[in-house]
Amino acid sequence: MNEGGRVAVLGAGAFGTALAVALAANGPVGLWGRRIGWRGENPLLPGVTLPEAVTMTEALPAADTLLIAVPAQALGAFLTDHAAALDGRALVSCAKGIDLATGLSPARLLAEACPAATVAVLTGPSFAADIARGLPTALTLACADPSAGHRLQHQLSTPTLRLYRTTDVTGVELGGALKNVIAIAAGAAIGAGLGDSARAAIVTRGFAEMSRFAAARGAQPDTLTGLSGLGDLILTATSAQSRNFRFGQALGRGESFDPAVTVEGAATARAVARIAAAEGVEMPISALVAGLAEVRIDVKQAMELLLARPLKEE
Ligand SMILES: NC(=O)C1=CN([C@@H]2O[C@H](COP(=O)(O)OP(=O)(O)OC[C@H]3O[C@@H](n4cnc5c(N)ncnc54)[C@H](O)[C@@H]3O)[C@@H](O)[C@H]2O)C=CC1
Ligand SMILES: O=C(CO)COP(=O)(O)O
Repeated sequence: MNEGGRVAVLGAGAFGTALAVALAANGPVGLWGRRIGWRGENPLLPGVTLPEAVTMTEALPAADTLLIAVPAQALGAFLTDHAAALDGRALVSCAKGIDLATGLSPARLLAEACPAATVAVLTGPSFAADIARGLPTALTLACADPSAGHRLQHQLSTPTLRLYRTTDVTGVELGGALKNVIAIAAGAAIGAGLGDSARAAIVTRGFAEMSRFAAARGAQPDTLTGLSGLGDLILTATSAQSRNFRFGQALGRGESFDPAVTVEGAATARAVARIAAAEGVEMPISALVAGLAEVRIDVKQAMELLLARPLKEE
């Protein structure tokens, strides 16, 4: 149960709205946005009507559990404005990315800005439209504090949203951030007409580099094979519902892509490439996606560079 409106979602985009709709099954939920501009139906989620249990607000709610569904690259600015008001509460990061300005994950940004908060992460394979329509979804709730994680797992599970639990915050955050980068590469291969076999190669080798990067940063070995690594990679690299995949497809076709659409993998690829180069972790696909995002190379060059790499053991 949401225990009398003690849960609120901050960020009224597609994902924040979908989470609020799902959590309304447990009781009252606040949904905060800076300039909401819509009532009843979020244009990013056509056909989804907000349940009565969702209260929309432009004033930060007093709830003691806050789900933060602001994009990773906007989180720094969001915290500059609101960190003081958020500190001391349970803050559940829902963003999938690495901050380009600092190289930090969303949970690290939250923990540094709000030192007295309990920080957790909610992530895994889930399109906002699926969650909002009440389709069954399994996610991972990560919290370094096991008892807080247990409490949040129960507070945020609903009849259609099944939450698994872990203490490996680093691993689940990297799974969610890195799969977007690989999904862009998969989309680029499909967009360029390279075929499903090429996509399978990119997804598999992409997963190898995701796992390598996560291990180098202290993730537990098994975490990346869970919902928030392999699970979300499969979803995002194979579905045209994914904005990262569609962005890659547009690159592969040589088409433009609406800059207003949130594509977390583009900035995250640049952050990952920078960190990987500094720390000596081999991330060839992510480095090429960074090159695509910075328009230093095109998809044809990226594929030629991948295929020209030295032959090696799998
Ligand atoms: N849409 C989806 O299917 C899923 C999204 N996510 C993650 O959720 C995060 C948010 O994505 P979406 O909701 O889809 O993006 P979106 O583009 O639909 O919405 C982003 C929202 O954040 C708000 N925002 C931006 N900067 C802000 C700031 N400084 N202060 C307050 N609000 C600000 C925007 O006004 C907008 O309402 C991303 O990290 C994404 O990877 C995770 C799982 C599924
Ligand atoms: O994270 C997601 C699915 O789990 C949403 O993916 P996109 O941001 O690529 O649409």
